[in-house]
Amino acid sequence: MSNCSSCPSKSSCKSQSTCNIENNPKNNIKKVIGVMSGKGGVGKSTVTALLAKKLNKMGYKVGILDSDITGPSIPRLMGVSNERAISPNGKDIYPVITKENIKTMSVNYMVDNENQPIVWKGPLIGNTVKQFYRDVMWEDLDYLLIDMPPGTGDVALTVMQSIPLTGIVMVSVPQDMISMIVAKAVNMAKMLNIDILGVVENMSYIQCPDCDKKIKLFEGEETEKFLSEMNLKLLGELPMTKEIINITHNGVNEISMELDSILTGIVNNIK
Ligand SMILES: Nc1ncnc2c1ncn2[C@@H]1O[C@H](COP(=O)(O)OP(=O)(O)OP(=O)(O)O)[C@@H](O)[C@H]1O
Repeated sequence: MSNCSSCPSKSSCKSQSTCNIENNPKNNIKKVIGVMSGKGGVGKSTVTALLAKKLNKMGYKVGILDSDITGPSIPRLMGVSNERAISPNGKDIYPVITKENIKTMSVNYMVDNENQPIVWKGPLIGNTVKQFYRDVMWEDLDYLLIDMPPGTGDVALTVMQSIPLTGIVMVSVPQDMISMIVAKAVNMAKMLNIDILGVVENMSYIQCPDCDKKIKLFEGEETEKFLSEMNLKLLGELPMTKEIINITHNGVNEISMELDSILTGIVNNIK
């Protein structure tokens, strides 16, 4: 049962009436941000990884909980896919810490090899997600980012109902921005009374390597209208670039000034 009076996220939590997770007195997590998308493959995990790296560079203590149990990508994106989580007493689970000092937890740290599928039914997956919040030794964190599974299914519901979220960052690609795919996810968060901090438009444009011109592949004129109708803030637009792939897949540390300033804008909007 939840015990809101001892919950470290109490002051910013909007889900006290539905939260059903035990608090771990060893953890002190100031803000918990869910990163969500209406469908798969739009860059939700990539955005989670970039935000974690940016917040970490700004001096915050950051963790990432990979709640995408059947399609975990955080270990690879954070360059720690060969690591395994340990639990010396069989209860407390120690997260895998990246070279930048970001704490991460993913189901892939618990399988013999990362190609092994997780063939579990919904309730077991839901319990694992809760366990990752409750039993992982996150200790003191300024931000815990939760990489949510795509869409509005069972596990997304478990995250939203069980974990005291400060808010949600929605990730979309431009061509879905004004579609029911984003609207469904937004409306789910609203139904559950969870703040939507805003939307990151990923793969918003490509940049010509020769002339630096920004090329928008999708010219959706309705985006602004949709965002204002849904009462959503545009947190920032990320380009589709090799740089982002190099940072997230190859662990490259250098971030161009341009990408850094986009990430600063996003992070300043959600802090
Ligand atoms: N801005 C970007 N520029 C270039 N490639 C990108 C960008 N964003 C994401 N990608 C690539 O697109 C692919 C999908 O990204 P990612 O795994 O982050 O999506 P996702 O929404 O988390 O997917 P899933 O459905 O597995 O949860 C990855 O190969 C990633 O490197």
